[in-house]
Amino acid sequence: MATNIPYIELSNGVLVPQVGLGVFRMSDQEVENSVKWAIQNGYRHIDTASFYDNEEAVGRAIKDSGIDRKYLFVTTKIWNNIRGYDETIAQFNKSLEKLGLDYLDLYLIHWPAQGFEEDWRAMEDLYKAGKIRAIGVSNFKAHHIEQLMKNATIAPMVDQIETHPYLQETDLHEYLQSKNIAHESWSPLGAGLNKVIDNPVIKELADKYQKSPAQIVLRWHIQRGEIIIPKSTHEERIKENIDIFDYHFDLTPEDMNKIAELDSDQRVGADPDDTDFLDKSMTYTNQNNAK
Ligand SMILES: NC(=O)c1ccc[n+]([C@@H]2O[C@H](COP(=O)([O-])OP(=O)(O)OC[C@H]3O[C@@H](n4cnc5c(N)ncnc54)[C@H](O)[C@@H]3O)[C@@H](O)[C@H]2O)c1
Ligand SMILES: OCCc1c[nH]c2ccccc12
Repeated sequence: MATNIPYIELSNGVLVPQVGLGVFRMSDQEVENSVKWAIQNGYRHIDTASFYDNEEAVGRAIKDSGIDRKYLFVTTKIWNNIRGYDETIAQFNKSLEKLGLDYLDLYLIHWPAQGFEEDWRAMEDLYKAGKIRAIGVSNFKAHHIEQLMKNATIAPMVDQIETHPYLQETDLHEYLQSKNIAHESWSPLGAGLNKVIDNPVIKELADKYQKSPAQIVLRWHIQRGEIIIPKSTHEERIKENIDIFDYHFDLTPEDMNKIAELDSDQRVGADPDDTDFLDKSMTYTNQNNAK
């Protein structure tokens, strides 16, 4: 079993287990199995979203795990069709009820869709009322954060953005560091679509360190100080993805640089400035998780 998972300390002192399990595009049955295996193998952090339509399954799996709630870190997100203060509060309460929880560890605005300033005001109030331990954003570029901060009284503690060796977001990473906002990486493995883990440089490093290509990529994120939420529905891979903290497993600065050279501006998801995507997402019903 994986032990000694490090934590990242957020600007408000909250500790986030540096590896969590992402559950995008998982059926309820997959969620229940995967979350169970994850918790059995040392995960204490789960990343879902109202858009993933599986918060109830996450809630059931948490309950069935028998782990004391206070040892778990649970994130969910508000979708782009929610607009305004009251709607945000209502959506938060709905998510909490589906998850079967009485507080959240982290609540994120999923995308920088127009009107996010009002959603943020509601999130600040939920945070101040003690219903959320940390609040943040997702898919925000520096200019979105600057816009948010014009009216905000609390700065986001986390920005969850697409990051992997083919999309390293180095400038945004430095911006987030300068603002003391934790960088959380979605699709940390490149989502299996764009062959990040088949890259010859990654494979060569896997041979050198006697680890899998996925473990090399995940370790690279960890050494950049990011929080990661790799997804898998297979018990062996779930175990593998957190087994990256052996004391001798440390990529050298030269090997970190070899991975840095793979940066090639290739996205899995939408560009957060793509207003077309954001407009369409307002009416998007999640067909992947249709029940
Ligand atoms: N905030 C956002 O907009 C946003 C967007 C996408 C994903 N996310 C979050 O990030 C999580 C992870 O992202 P993701 O699921 O898109 O991509 P990922 O990079 O975690 O890749 C997952 C895929 O990689 C493969 N894989 C996993 N472990 C492996 C291993 N050890 N060896 C070989 N292949 C392996 C599998 O095919 C799996 O489906 C999501 O589940 C979700 O929680 C957030
Ligand atoms: O968190 C997942 C957000 C999302 C919605 N639609 C998508 C399409 C591609 C990648 C991510 C997303």
